[in-house]
Amino acid sequence: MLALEIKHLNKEYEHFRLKDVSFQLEKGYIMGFIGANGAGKTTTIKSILNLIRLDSGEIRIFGRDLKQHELELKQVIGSAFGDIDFYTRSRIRTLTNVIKRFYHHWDEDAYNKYLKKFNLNENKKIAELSTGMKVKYSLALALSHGAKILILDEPTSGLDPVARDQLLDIFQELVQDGEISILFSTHITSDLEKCADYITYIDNGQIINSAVKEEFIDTYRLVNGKEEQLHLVQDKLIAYKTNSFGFTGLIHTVDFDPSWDLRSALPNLEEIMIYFSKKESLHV
Ligand SMILES: Nc1ncnc2c1ncn2[C@@H]1O[C@H](COP(=O)(O)OP(=O)(O)OP(=O)(O)O)[C@@H](O)[C@H]1O
Repeated sequence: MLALEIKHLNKEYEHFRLKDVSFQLEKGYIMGFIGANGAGKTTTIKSILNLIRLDSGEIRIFGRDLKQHELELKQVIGSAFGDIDFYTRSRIRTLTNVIKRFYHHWDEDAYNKYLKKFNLNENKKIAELSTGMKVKYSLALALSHGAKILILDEPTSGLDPVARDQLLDIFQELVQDGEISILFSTHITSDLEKCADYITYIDNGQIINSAVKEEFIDTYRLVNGKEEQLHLVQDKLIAYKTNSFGFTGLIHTVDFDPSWDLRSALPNLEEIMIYFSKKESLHV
């Protein structure tokens, strides 16, 4: 079953356009939504949460149209924004008492369980929480109102490596029984190496690729060759760099011909992002 289905989203700002964004997430899995600064991650996520008005497109959650069933679907959506500061002078207890009234299936026992698990003290003011604690508080709220899909915008940004690792472990634990699905955006590729089942890559408002992580990486090869070999492959490369030893370039696996006398290797996610951003600068 699909937890999330995004079809042909379009949104135009003065200097930016989300172009025909489509992808889907199977129930019970984690999808990393990756892209450089300004690529359109937050705009897409805000669309999924119905926080911005789209020019066109369709969003379905557990098979139901978000526009038609917004109120019911909001009960099963949990969200967290890495850098948001809300009601900073309120204590956790006060804020929770306001928020929980919006949810039909609020589970106080689950809430207390997550406060304990995440080491959150209800007497603390929001302003006193570290970035990681704020994300954990958002997760505790989401899980206590029975959220089945978590839409998280850069939840790991601003976290130190230990806090980040802890949060990624929590994500993996949450999807274990197959009931919860997670979409989280990031530009930290090591987050994805660790815990994403699927990767969706957005570049300049367009989805470049969306697939199971291993398939995603396997779509590309890094090739190395001598400078005089560059002309053989140059027009097939997504982008390339030259140095005193020759060149290194990124190519679609389908375009790679093993009979070429070139070394090839699987790229990592960071290399894929770097070469795609180089491609953009080649075209400006
Ligand atoms: N309300 C708005 N009005 C006009 N332009 C906007 C608005 N919101 C976002 N943009 C522009 O849309 C583009 C995409 O922004 P978005 O926040 O979706 O990117 P992002 O991938 O989340 O980036 P980052 O990693 O830096 O958070 C940017 O160029 C941004 O300036």
